[in-house]
Amino acid sequence: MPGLGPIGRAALLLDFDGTLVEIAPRPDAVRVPPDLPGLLHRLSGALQGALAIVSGRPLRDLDQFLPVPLAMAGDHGASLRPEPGRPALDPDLPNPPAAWRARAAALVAAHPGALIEDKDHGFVVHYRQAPDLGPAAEALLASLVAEDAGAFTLLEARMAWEVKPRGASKGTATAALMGRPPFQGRVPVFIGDDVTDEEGMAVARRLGGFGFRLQDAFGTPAALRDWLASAVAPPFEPARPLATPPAPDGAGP
Ligand SMILES: O=P(O)(O)OC[C@H]1O[C@H](O[C@H]2O[C@H](CO)[C@@H](O)[C@H](O)[C@H]2O)[C@H](O)[C@@H](O)[C@@H]1O
Repeated sequence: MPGLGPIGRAALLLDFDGTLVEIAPRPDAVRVPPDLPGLLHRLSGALQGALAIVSGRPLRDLDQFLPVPLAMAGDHGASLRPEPGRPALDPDLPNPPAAWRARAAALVAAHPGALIEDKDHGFVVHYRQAPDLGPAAEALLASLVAEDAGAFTLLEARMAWEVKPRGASKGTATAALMGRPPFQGRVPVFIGDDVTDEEGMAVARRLGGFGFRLQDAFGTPAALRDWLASAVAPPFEPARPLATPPAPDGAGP
């Protein structure tokens, strides 16, 4: 593998939605460019495994979208799989009361286009297709979380509000990954697009690395993908094989 230039000593911590792939109308409608899984796998190999997807998605979604062995942190840090192929380290986190989800479901049912996404330790109300629901969703979920504010928190995402346990975040996931091989000793580079990524960026900076907001540093997910591809592209055109082998002296046509 040729040298990776300035990112050769990095540990890459990459957000998924809105960063590696463009935002879609619904969580299940994202389009993963066909060459993205292979690109991430090659890049991970070039970084000796020090590349992780750090996402709000459950690991099962990420495995479906990116079916290659990669380190991952899912559910905003609530599920951590530092080594691909090994079981995830699931911290002991609470589940919100079923009644909270039922209240949210009733609100969503009254707003066509809105939807609930279930997570292992929480749930999300998406209002991208029902924009008027935003303030009411925030108010309801904030009032539910206030019933047990020691254990749960409300997270704002892009056109969505998420109820999640307080104990995990992209910041805790970044710190946990950077504390173990193959990430340990490398320079953390966190790239994300959303407020949910800010804790990850802050921890990366605190550890002597970088936190990049996609919109400022790259512009679009496509531009980030191009940059990642250029990092593992061969630096030179490979020598072209000769079309016909040179003829031995005196034996040519
Ligand atoms: O941490 P991420 O990988 O950025 O995940 C954050 C949330 O992304 C998903 O929702 C967002 O993307 C959807 C698909 O583009 C979009 O329809 C929605 O409006 C966005 O909020 C995902 O569904 C959530 O579970 C993630 O937490």
